[in-house]
Amino acid sequence: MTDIQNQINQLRKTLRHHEYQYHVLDNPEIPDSEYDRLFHQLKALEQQHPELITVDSPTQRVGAKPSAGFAQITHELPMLSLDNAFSDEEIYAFMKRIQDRLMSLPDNLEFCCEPKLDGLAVSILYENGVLVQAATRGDGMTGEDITLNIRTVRNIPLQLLTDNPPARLEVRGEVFMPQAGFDKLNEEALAKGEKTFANPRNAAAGSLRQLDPKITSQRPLVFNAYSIGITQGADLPPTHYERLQWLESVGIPVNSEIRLCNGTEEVLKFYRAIQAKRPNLGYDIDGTVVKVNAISLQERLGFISKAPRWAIAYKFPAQEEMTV
Ligand SMILES: NC(=O)n1nc(-c2ccco2)nc1N
Repeated sequence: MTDIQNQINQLRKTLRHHEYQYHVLDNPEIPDSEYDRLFHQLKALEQQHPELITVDSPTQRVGAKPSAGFAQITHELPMLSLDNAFSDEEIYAFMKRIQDRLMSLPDNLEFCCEPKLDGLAVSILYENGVLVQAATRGDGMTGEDITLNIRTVRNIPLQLLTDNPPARLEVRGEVFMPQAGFDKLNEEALAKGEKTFANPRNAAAGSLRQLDPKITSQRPLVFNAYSIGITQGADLPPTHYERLQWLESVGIPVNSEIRLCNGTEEVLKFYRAIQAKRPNLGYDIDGTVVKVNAISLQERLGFISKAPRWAIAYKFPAQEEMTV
């Protein structure tokens, strides 16, 4: 391998490591100025040797040209919608349905409890560790191809941080816009006499559905994974929580509020704790998601039409309408 190729590979490896430290672990090891210096060093080398540019290079986040429209993508596994609960009683009923269905059951079942992020559900496909495709949830069966736009979301790795990636891995999660980024975007839009967004969810959806990736690239979008779709050649742990930990270990960002809960009372405690934290999270959530943690039990419980029997969203009461 030529010396240039070695330099390029080393710079890519270093930049991916620092992207992970900054965007996934929230623990930067170098100042932004040093990251930028390395980035521009790689950019310059690639411009001198364009034949060495690869699609998964950290310099290739922003696509070239706007697309005329979005191609349709059919999800190999439907992206399910969640049944809702609006009270403790409905959570107790959810638990009873599970107990009845599973019959033989340890009295304290383990649940993975997550904040219910209020953004746009997306599916991201990695082949041999390289991001090759991304789609919106759409109607659950087919979504829009937003690969070029997803590539611009800074905390989504273009390549998984592992030396032995699975042949195929579909990561599912939510793209959202944090409150601070939303406020700044609307301030700038007002100053330019452009239209403002009603709320961060609309802003995230509008930003992801831009035909020009250069515009998406300028929007403060964040991704958090919350499940795995199709896999091929992946040796996954037996519980949902451990699978999320594995995703984080290979460079995929996962929400830091996620907790394991034993039994219904701990699930309700989590719901109240997240409800108390809600005003200070810095991003919109509209409840929590409660999932049976053991994959084997999820498979035994299955789905009712499109919604799973093994998960439920416990929503917060609708917030009083914002009076502007
Ligand atoms: N919106 C959100 O935060 N979700 N959505 C799920 C989900 C949807 C289907 C299976 O899991 N999980 C979380 N944390």
